[in-house]
Amino acid sequence: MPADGSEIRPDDREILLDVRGLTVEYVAQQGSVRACDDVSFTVRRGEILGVAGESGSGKSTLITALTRLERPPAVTTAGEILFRPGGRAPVDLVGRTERELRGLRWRHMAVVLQSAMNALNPVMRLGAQFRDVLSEHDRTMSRQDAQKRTEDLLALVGLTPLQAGRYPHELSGGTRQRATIALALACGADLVVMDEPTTAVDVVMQRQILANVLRLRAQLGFAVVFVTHDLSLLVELADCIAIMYAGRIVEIGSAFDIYHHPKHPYTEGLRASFPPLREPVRRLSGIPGSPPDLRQPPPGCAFHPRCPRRFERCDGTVPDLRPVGGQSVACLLYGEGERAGSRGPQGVRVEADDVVGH
Ligand SMILES: Nc1ncnc2c1ncn2[C@@H]1O[C@H](COP(=O)(O)OP(=O)(O)OP(=O)(O)O)[C@@H](O)[C@H]1O
Repeated sequence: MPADGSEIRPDDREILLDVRGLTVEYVAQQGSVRACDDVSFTVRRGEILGVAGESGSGKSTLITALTRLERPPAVTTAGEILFRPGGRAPVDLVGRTERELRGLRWRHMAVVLQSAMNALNPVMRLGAQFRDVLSEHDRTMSRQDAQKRTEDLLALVGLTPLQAGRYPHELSGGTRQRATIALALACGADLVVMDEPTTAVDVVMQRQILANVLRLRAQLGFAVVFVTHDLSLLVELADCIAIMYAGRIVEIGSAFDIYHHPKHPYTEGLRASFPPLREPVRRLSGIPGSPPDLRQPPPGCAFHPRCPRRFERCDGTVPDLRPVGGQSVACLLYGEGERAGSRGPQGVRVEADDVVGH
């Protein structure tokens, strides 16, 4: 259950986002880097999916592919992103034109990226940007209503009317990021995609922002894909968590299971790397070594060179993601479901039943 105690049961809801076998490569003459490798998951309406992994695990690549903000040299080489805007029939976002995508952004899918400056117009005062976005979205909204709603939205993330009168460059990075989050929530999107949105703010503000996201999710019912390197933060926020390593999902399940009963040795290591937000601080051990260079990924399981529980077959077999208890895990410790050889498409679907279930 989320930290705010809300009783949302996402497993009762329709699937909003169904990602199947998504594969993204950075194409270069010297060879391609597969930064997102056969990634599959579902997000239901109103559900918060957290994606965690170290730097270089492919989180940002996944987010830019999902939102179709991907730019060369990144290329989606396989997979589907089935999205149901406003409860309509699913559309595959892969292959949509920029014009079609513009019709979906803000209204149905809002994005908060690491750098708030990208989302804000540098030559417009903050409040004016909110009013613009609101009246674009709802042409019947009066100026006074747009003004009131702007103030409410900014207040939600702790900003004052005085700050609404400023230009983005006059605000601190943290303030800009809070404004961007409020702007993303302004239009009532079905899905809000957030890439490390709280990295630039202090811990107190981080907690406030997370609480706001939870409260607004309960009020407005949007779903969230939230990317961060900090697993402890996700357990406060997410219903489900996907753990990425070297471009693949290595474990996915309910936030409770992933945090309290991690099965993949990488998830265990990641959990031991961050102080818990609510529990007493334990000794942090971290994960020795660093993520692989994806230009030359290790053979077999990409985590095996760093894995404290590796055994002889780990360097020759890529484990598939398969159900183990309440979650799905890609690790040979948990038996069959493996392929001999090196990295490549694995074609295993993570069904919603495998990933939901507090
Ligand atoms: N423009 C690029 N050209 C080639 N390879 C790239 C490019 N951008 C990213 N990569 C590679 O893709 C892999 C995944 O990078 P990505 O930024 O998606 O990871 P991340 O988990 O989001 O990391 P971070 O938290 O540091 O943003 C990395 O190994 C990186 O070297």
